[in-house]
Amino acid sequence: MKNTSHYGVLIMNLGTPDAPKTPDVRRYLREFLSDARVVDLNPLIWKPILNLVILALRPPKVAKIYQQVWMEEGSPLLVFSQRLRDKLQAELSEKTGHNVPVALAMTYGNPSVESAAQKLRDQGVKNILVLPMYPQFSATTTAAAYDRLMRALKNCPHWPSLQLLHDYADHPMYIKALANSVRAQWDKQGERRHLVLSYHGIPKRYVTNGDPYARRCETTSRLVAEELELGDHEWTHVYQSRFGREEWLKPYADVTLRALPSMGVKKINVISPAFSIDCIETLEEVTLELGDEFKHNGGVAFDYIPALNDSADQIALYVDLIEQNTKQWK
Ligand SMILES: C=CC1=C(C)c2cc3[nH]c(cc4nc(cc5[nH]c(cc1n2)c(C)c5CCC(=O)O)C(CCC(=O)O)=C4C)c(C)c3C=C
Ligand SMILES: [Fe+2]
Ligand SMILES: [Fe+2]
Repeated sequence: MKNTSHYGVLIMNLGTPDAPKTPDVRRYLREFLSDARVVDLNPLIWKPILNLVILALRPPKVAKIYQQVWMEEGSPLLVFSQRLRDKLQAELSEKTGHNVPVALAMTYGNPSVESAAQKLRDQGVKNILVLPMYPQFSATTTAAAYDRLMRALKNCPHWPSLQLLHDYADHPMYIKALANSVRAQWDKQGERRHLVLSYHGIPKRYVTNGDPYARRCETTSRLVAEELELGDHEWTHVYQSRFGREEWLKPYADVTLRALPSMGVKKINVISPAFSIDCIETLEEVTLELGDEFKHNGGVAFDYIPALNDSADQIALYVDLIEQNTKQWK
């Protein structure tokens, strides 16, 4: 039997409802949208809007969308994240010759950070590398995951040693993995197409106030375009998933996709590099909603390129991130 390593890994993702039903979606949205990292409005203004308007109207609509993408084992975000965790643990154990515990936690909902931390503790882990599964740092996601972890450890009398991974927007293996997935799609469809890189948006104000997210997304797009040797007119960078009335990062995905056919771009591939794992935003909003917008406005061919999920390239990337960030514990 293998010895357990000196460290463990906590991978963290956003969170998803426990079931594709209105009460579960309402519970999830309440927790998520009550986080001031996500919505930073004055609580005296935001709480009544959230409770009386958003949590009354949105959950039934969003529950229907979850029903469209739900898998036999559960929400895609959770299922693919669990598969990645299992493969990562097996690969690390194979590579290092030690049993390296890997736990999965969600910032909102289940599996909770408390349960994941307990699993690591039960295996004797005293040093934890925290790997938020967001390639581009944003205070709305990465810092929110750190906040949640600190809350879970608040009353812990035996703190582990922690290493917090910031992001990996320009990691060569990440860029190569995205480029490989584009090339695989081109081979499958027998042609190269204009590439749309669509990122989850955030309010523009957050970036003005210092959130580095937009710069990190731009870096990823530029490096992927360079890796694929795309000319300036062969790719487009956009932001999707707008929420609420204020201005979000531009260019907006829906507006751009409606306009592309009239500019002569009628066949596209769309990749969503900010999502390490496929979820409602990619499987429904990109694949179905944006695909329809494009085709209803003169687009002829639209194909979404899946997230890296539990692919061999993503596992190799995560193994490298872990090896590079745990050297101090060897
Ligand atoms: C309200 C503000 C929101 C900000 C800011 C935001 C940032 C942000 N989100 C992700 C990744 C994901 N978001 C997902 C769903 C989702 N996001 C918002 C709102 C904001 N996100 C909402 C309200 C929802 C729920 C669905 C809906 O009601 O429309 C998901 C998918 C979860 C799933 O269960 O599949 C992910 C993943 C990033 C990367 C990001 C900023 C960088
Ligand atoms: Fe989101
Ligand atoms: Fe959305």
